[in-house]
Amino acid sequence: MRRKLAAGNWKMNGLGASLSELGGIAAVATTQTDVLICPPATLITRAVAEAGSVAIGGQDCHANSSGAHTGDVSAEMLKDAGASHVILGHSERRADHGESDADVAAKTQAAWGADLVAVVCLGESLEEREGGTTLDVIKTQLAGSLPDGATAANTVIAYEPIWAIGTGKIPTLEQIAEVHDFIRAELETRFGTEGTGMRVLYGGSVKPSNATEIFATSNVDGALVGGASLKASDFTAIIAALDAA
Ligand SMILES: O=C(CO)COP(=O)(O)O
Repeated sequence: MRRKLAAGNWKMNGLGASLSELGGIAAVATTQTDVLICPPATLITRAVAEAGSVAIGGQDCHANSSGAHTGDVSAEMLKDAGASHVILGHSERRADHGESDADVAAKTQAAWGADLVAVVCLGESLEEREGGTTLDVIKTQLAGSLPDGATAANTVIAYEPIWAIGTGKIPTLEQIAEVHDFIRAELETRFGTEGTGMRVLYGGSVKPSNATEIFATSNVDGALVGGASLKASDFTAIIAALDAA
């Protein structure tokens, strides 16, 4: 049985005052669902102190563990700050920083080397969705972004259609199931039972109002939530929907 995971990606949002929202999230008792919040790197240490049983993660790491890379943060540094996870290959980083699948694979290797769980993001653009190439795109991203050695313990996959992020639009439940079933089959082909155990999250405009139906969808093991993870009342409602799923 895969444990469910509610993951929040705060992106470039959050000052010290935002930690009260994390406190509200940490106050909720869950039994079925693991909870992860990925605040900006500046807040990780303080977040860990507020987090209780909520895991804290980074939003990116460099592929090297140290060196002359101004402005970057390594996986070792995230670990040292108290993080247990790191989001890698988010579409905003692929777009803003030109990250390729090979870059994401190198970062994933670095995350594992620092004993972090890698949350590896995949997703098609609207053009690719409309052009009918979604599964090809996902297959290529998955193969290129995930090194050999991925296990159920060291890796989580997040399927985030780019056109659903921050737009209020989500794919149909059939479309979500098609992609998640496809990802599961690819993971099992490559990683065997580890692929069966790996969690596959859906991300893109997950809200309290659509969480229940999304979580009832085939091979959806949780969510990677942006905007709705910034408010404790929204995110705890999403956690409750997962707990009940
Ligand atoms: O990109 C996302 C999470 O990584 C999704 O963001 P939204 O939930 O704001 O659409």
